[in-house]
Amino acid sequence: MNIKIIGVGKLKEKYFKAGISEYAKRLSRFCKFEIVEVPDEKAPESLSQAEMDEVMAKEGERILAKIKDREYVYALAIKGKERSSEEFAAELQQLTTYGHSDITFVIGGSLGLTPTVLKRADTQISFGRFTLPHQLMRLVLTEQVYRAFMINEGSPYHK
Ligand SMILES: C[S@@+](CC[C@H](N)C(=O)[O-])C[C@H]1O[C@@H](n2cnc3c(N)ncnc32)[C@H](O)[C@@H]1O
Repeated sequence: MNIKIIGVGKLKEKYFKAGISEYAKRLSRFCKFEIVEVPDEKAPESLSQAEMDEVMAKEGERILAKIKDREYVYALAIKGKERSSEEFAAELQQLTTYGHSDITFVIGGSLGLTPTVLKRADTQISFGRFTLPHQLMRLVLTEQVYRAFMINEGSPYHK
């Protein structure tokens, strides 16, 4: 299975990088895991709604350029559908059973995801109603993907 996370902007903080690389290392026995970063647009505080839409649209084009037709896409969205870790694990298992070997997760930039990206997504997944910083979201998602593999393996990692 190929798991890809598409994120907007470069991950800067060392502590996020360290956490992600730990889970990426653990994931390597289950899948080919990669994080693809697309450049972010400058988004100063004072943008109008139209300017914010433009920022998200530009980032969205870059995101869509990294997605192939065969990829099954999860868009991370606060208003998406919540799952438990067990439900998410079962879903990944089922996707594999139905022949999806390329699973892609898309995390928006500081302003979120543009509608064209949400439309391309096969499903939207929410990690609850809290707004998480997009860089932290990468770490949380990577751990949950790892947890899903551990659940499917029946490992005591997931209690
Ligand atoms: C800082 S948030 C963007 C906030 C923006 N107001 C929105 O509603 O999307 C950056 C990205 O992180 C992801 N994200 C943040 N919190 C999330 C959550 N609770 N569930 C799912 N995705 C989340 C989404 O992909 C979002 O586009």
